Amino acid sequence: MTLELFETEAPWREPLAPGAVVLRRFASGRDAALLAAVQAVVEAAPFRHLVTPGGFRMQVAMTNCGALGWVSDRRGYRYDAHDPDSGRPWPPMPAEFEKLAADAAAEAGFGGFAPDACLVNRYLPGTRLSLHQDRDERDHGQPIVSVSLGVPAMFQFGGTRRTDRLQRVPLAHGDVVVWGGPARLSFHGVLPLKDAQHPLLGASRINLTFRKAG
Ligand SMILES: O=C(O)CCC(=O)C(=O)O
Ligand SMILES: [Fe+2]
Repeated sequence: MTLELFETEAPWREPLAPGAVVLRRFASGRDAALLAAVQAVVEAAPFRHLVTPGGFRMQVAMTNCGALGWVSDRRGYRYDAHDPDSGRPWPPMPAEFEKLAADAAAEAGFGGFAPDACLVNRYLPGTRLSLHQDRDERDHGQPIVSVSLGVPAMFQFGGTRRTDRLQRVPLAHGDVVVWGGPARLSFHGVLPLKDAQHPLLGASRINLTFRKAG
């Protein structure tokens, strides 16, 4: 398969569970605009490694945009309107982020999704994200929309109990995972990032996770 053919491939969907679907390559055609917007966000609110309530430094580097941002420190996990590093509000959610998140949610059957928080995650070779639920949002009736850019990663997706069987889902540049409804509190994580190169992002992977937090 030539690169050209690959890039013009139409998106397709892969159901993961009731309420959860992978929208393959859904964001591919918007990658340049998304990455330019990521860069602007990171200039205003640089990546940092948060500390867990237990005192561990997270491997994934994070920042946020939107009205609310997800933060973690010794006091716990929460959403905050301000970047604790600068004291300023998080940078606004770029219009192309909002549009992509709403379009992907609608494609997955969740119309009217209007995220107020976007967590931007950066993975480098070896970076992993341990199994967790996204549960700090007020309304679990709203889905999670998660966009993968750069180097491919192995996503783990389970059920609502930590011990439920995990599916291994390879995620490539442009893939979007949406989970909501009965899948909203599914456990998920990311296995250590393999060494690889992506033409736009080098050895790194960027993940944008959209939530309606407030
Ligand atoms: O990087 C990913 O694919 C998942 C990120 C995630 O689960 C989160 O930000 O809560
Ligand atoms: Fe998550």
